[in-house]
Amino acid sequence: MDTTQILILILGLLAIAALGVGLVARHRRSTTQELPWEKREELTGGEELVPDEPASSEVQPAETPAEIAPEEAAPVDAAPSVLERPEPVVSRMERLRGRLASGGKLGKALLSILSRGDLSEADWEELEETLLMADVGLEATTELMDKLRTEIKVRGTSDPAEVRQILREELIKLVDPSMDRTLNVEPGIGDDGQAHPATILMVGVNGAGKTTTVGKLARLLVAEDKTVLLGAADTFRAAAADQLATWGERVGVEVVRSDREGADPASVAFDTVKVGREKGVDVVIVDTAGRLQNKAGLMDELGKIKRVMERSAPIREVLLVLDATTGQNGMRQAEVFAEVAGITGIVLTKLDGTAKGGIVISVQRALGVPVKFVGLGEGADDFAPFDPEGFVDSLLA
Ligand SMILES: Nc1nc2c(ncn2[C@@H]2O[C@H](COP(=O)(O)OP(=O)(O)OP(=O)(O)O)[C@@H](O)[C@H]2O)c(=O)[nH]1
Repeated sequence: MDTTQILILILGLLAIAALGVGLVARHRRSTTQELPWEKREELTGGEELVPDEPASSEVQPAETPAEIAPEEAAPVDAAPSVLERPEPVVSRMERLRGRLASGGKLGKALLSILSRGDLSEADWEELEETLLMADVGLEATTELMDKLRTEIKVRGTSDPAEVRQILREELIKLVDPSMDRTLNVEPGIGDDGQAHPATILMVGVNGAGKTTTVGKLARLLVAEDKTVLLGAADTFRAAAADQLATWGERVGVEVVRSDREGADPASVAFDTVKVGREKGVDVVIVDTAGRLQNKAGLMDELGKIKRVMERSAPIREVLLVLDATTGQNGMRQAEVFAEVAGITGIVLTKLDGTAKGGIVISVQRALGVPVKFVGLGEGADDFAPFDPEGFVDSLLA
């Protein structure tokens, strides 16, 4: 064999080998295309394979529940495909009871002192300190101590069940179940004979959880079959309007807002009530910035908002949103707001994160208005009407 023949033979062998490899590869490819994806992965060692056809991106649009999607409540901002159904009020009150009063820490501390029997002055001082630490306030603490001293002496008891009963009765008196805690959301009839929505103005310092509370309150009202419109009059903080829009979208509630950052909050508040009237909603809730720059400035801002809102419909509620964890500092802010805004109720937020449940008692006493709602967590429905007896029972749980 000469060199040329050897060369031809080698080339021939190489060609046969290449044909063989090609056939095996083709066979492997056709096998993987017929296999389920997990089998293909085994075969390819996890190497990504391009499916023959693109995966179907079709998502069945879920039915919008008719009972929570009033026709007129198509949100101005993009509507989500599915509306949430907020939790009914009764069920949330039961669910959240355990979060009130931080698992009864205060109650346990009080009961352990009172059950010692034949209490010394040092015991009474310890009791006083415990109450003050829990933000019950000096006046209410003194009053409670006097009542307990008398009752325990008169009944001559240290029996834990009896002591608990005495403490329960006295605490309930302090929280005052006689205060009217209903939210006035009755629509009214204007001078022109037309129905107008009940309007609620939310006030409080930034960071108290005001915007979150507006969203949560809207959900609570939707759960009660009310139609709601929100007004983003916190034009100072641009994100507040977006935050409100997100809350609203989830439950089919529209938000009136200004396109311009720093716009006049009173003009947004006015528009909100006007739109609410035109749309015939039951309740309008207006969020405000509540910058506590100084008392006069705050008075000007809130005074103007109130005046323009009342041109279209009387304000039914002015709710002060207060962070329960801020102690005495929060109380001072509350007093300023109460003075300038004429509040009708208090919403205590973040009551889940504090053992200082005594603020319920002190803030009501200081401002003379009831705690109407409490925020008990970050969840959208972690918000409920305040129930004095349930609160005291949680304290003593
Ligand atoms: N644990 C708990 N967190 C809450 C509660 N209410 C509000 N928050 C949280 O507090 C934070 C502040 O709430 P926002 O509503 O955003 O308050 P902000 O925007 O700082 O200020 P304003 O809306 O102006 O009051 C958020 O992370 C909320 O989730 C509550 O009741 N419990």
